[in-house]
Amino acid sequence: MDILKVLSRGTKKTGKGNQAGNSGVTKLPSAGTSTNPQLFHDEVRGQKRKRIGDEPQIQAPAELPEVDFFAPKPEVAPEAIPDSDKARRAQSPPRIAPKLLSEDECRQLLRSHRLKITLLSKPEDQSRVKKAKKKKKQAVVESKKDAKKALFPQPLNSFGELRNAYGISSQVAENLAAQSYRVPTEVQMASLPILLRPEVALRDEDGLDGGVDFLAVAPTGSGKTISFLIPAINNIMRRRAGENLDDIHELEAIVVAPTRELVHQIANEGRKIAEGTGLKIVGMKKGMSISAEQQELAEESSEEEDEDENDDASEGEDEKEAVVKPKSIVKADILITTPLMLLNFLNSGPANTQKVLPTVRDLILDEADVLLDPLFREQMLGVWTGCINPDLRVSFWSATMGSNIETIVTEQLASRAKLLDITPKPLIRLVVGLKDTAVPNITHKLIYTATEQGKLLGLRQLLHPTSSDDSGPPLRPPFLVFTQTIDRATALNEELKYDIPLEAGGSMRIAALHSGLPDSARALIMRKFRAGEIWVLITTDVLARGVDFAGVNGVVNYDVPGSSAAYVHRAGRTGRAGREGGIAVTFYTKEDIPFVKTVANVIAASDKQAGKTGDNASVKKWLLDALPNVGKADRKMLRERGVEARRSGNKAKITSQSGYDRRKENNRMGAIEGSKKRKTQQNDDSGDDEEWAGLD
Ligand SMILES: Nc1ncnc2c1ncn2[C@@H]1O[C@H](COP(=O)(O)OP(=O)(O)OP(=O)(O)O)[C@@H](O)[C@H]1O
Repeated sequence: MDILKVLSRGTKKTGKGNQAGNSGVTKLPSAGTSTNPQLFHDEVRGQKRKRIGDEPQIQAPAELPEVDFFAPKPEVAPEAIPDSDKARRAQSPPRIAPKLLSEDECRQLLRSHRLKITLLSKPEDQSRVKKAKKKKKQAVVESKKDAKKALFPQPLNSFGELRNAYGISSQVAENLAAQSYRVPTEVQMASLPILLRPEVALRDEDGLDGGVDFLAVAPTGSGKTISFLIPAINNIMRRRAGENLDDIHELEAIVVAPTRELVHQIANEGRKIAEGTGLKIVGMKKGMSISAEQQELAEESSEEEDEDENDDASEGEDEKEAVVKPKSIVKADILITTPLMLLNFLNSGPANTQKVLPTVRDLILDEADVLLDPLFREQMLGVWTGCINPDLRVSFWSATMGSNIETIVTEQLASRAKLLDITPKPLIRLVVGLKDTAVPNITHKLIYTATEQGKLLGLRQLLHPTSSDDSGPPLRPPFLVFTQTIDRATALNEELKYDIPLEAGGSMRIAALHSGLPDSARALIMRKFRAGEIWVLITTDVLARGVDFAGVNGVVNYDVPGSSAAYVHRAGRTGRAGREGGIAVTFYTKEDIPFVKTVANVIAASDKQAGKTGDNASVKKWLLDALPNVGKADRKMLRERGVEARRSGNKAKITSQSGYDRRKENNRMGAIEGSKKRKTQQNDDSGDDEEWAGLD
């Protein structure tokens, strides 16, 4: 069944030759139209340069292939590559020496893409701090002056430069080309040169040969995943150049992500980029055993894991692993894992021992702010401590990064260097855009309803918009609905599951995904949502971060998110890779008013970045002024326990009718629709124009 065809019925009156809602459909993320994945393209001084895509050096194909964003991406079987090709790819064909830009040109280009790169600390700072003990103040002032220096590295103008200037393997370059990406996104422009060859990207800086530690803050859906995967893959290949990669598997890189869905997704992305290279990318599973060294602990470990504390708490809810006995050793070059799964493995040996990972040279924290949040911090630091290689490079990635996270990172890097008696690597920070708490490329709607019942009504209206609705563009499935707790997700699913008419698929079109479900059920729901079989996916914050559904048209915050970061990540599930037409709807009730300003501020910041002001603004100035500021204590409570925390009694219940009544009503409406359809078909043979008007 053509999902867009079915879903575009019944929402707008059709005119002859004008398919229902077609004009809107072409702009929707699910329509698969290509847009510029670069979010910022301000003019370079003295030149007219609106879109980087207009530049001659970027070779955009005349026409992009039609993309079905819900279909699984085509996989190239390694055996499909002829042996002669494999041999060719293993050798490095001669490269054309790249023309490097002057510092001034770099500065202009980076600014036009709103890229800010800063050297946060460099090795000398460490020795200066030591000297500071003697010469005290003066040295401290000096070291602070030098730290936080603005850098202007060579930007990556085209993916072709990865091969020519930064020496990525021809196989990786081909795999990347197979993804049909036209131009690098901003985060890729700035991070790939620095992570692949810092000595080329920043040729005027010393001490970069051993690589850098890296902290990147870039919008949701801006392509951070390949920004860390390409260097991780390529660095392994470079180190092992000339060896027969098919037989050697030594764990050299670890990517840590907060949820299993994200682990699975990153592993899949990695496999596409590493196809045919011989590298093995493995997603960690419960009870899996990887190659590690056993070390005796000096003292007995003090604390046991406290796992189930955050059953319903948003982003932490995924981490409820049981310690399972390890099985046979799985060979991997790159491991993708949640922090607790890996930590459980590291702690799984005999008492007073700890496993360590001496071969790991790249540690990547995806969604770093949540991994270093108190919820995951112990687990994450446990994994980090297990990576004892002195050459370890650590990178931190997220769309949101509070200044407290930066402090934790700096402190951890310094204390690790002290512990291992090594010189720390330079720490470089990249920020894309002006503000991290914004999602500028989508439409935001803040909808007030007096009661909880009103929210339900509002959501039903989104599911079944009528032509008389004047609330702006309708939200077309597929979309995600976020609730604050598992109970509320389940209750909402129960409430809505008979809302879609049988002829359109009925209850199988709506599902709930949360951490209370077994892995297999979660994986099945994810597959069905990606395949377009599920249209409305009700979930908790377990899907708020990182998960990439390219064709999701919108996000509904049924419950107000607990922080501005949570709003950014939830809303960022739509409008991926610069796609237009995504909508984020947030319902709030009277009870939510004391807490909603955080969301309103993000919307206002997004409007500002998108240039929407006055009447075009999604949140009007009077509302912004009228909403009370969220107090510090409320913010903390909201973040920790979510919306439920401030409510008395059991508010998880979301219902207006019993399941039996809803099913009965649904069948009755289905029968009426069926009889209407039969009648229309008798009168008019053009049954194709039948509209699904919903069940208002
Ligand atoms: N250069 C590019 N051109 C077009 N699409 C791209 C490009 N790079 C990545 N993408 C696509 O953009 C989408 C989003 O990428 P990705 O998941 O890496 O975003 P992200 O920055 O990690 O987002 P989040 O912060 O939500 O985790 C993916 O579907 C990816 O395939």
